[in-house]
Amino acid sequence: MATTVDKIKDIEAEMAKTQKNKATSFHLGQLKAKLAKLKRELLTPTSSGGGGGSGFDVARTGVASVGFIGFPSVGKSTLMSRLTGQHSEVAAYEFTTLTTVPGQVVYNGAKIQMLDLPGIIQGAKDGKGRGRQVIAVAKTCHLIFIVLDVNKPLTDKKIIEAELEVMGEYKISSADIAIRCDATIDDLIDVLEAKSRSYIPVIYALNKIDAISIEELDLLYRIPNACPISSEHGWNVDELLEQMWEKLNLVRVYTKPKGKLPDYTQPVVLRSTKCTVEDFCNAIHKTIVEQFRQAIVYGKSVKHQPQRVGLSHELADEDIITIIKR
Ligand SMILES: Nc1nc2c(ncn2[C@@H]2O[C@H](COP(=O)(O)OP(=O)(O)OP(=O)(O)O)[C@@H](O)[C@H]2O)c(=O)[nH]1
Ligand SMILES: [K+]
Ligand SMILES: [Mg+2]
Repeated sequence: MATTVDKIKDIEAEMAKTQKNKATSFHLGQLKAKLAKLKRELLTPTSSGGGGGSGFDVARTGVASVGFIGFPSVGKSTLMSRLTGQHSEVAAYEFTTLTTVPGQVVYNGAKIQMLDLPGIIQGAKDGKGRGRQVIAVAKTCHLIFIVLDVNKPLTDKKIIEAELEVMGEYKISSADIAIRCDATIDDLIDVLEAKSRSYIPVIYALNKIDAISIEELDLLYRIPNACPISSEHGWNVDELLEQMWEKLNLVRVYTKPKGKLPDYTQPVVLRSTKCTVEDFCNAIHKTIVEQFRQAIVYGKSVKHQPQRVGLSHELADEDIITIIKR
């Protein structure tokens, strides 16, 4: 059965290809009415209907993911297209985006997944709109861009924070657990601990600065963890990416084959919570650990340059490593 989201997409497609003229105006009017009804359905989902969670789970790629959260029409999809080149529908009406739209940015050699999400409204955490699904996806991200429209009062920021606050207080009393890899008890505990902490860094992307004065812009620069941008014009998105990189706290490791120069073009990128020599080996191929004898490391993680280390040694950003096999 077609979900509400499917039906909406169909109607939107039909409206897009219907020419606007006197003969079609009645038909277009009917389509518009249908669209409005379906969108209302989405906003007040029943237990069975409302389109379910279709399209919310997307395949995860890259070393980290960044979710876009904000009220409708603040410019999330415009930002997505600007950063990734991945087309995500943009329009002046609310709830243009109805599902998760994934895209990718390669920054400093790291593949980072961007997830454009539907707009949330007040009451999202209680299930209003697609709020629950959106927040559920956001919780799986390593960083959140809270996108705000600078033409709207910053009280919006408070409302969104209140909606997201539940994420931090989220506790697991009982859960269905699906394990999709060879997991040890330690891995499981790590996952559950990370879940219950649910601490996710945030950057406020203050969008549409093309529509304000320089004096107003000066004020925006004082907001902590914020980055004023114009998605439409591409203004200051470099700074947003720089801030993203800092918050993600990723570790680039360059491989140096024995007797050769390091390969600076393709770092192995690790998360700072999983950056031991063993994690590095596993990121290349899981059989490497079995043949591992020692590693020779240059860089910030070692006192002596170079230094011989074992599997448990923690690597630092921009380290250079040579693996010696048995
Ligand atoms: N002036 C200005 N308008 C912008 C900017 N970014 C986006 N817009 C406009 O804002 C409107 C909404 O943009 P979208 O990207 O669809 O917003 P969204 O947050 O994805 O909206 P939903 O998917 O409906 O939640 C469109 O008319 C855009 O052209 C910007 O930097 N400056
Ligand atoms: K929109
Ligand atoms: Mg959108």
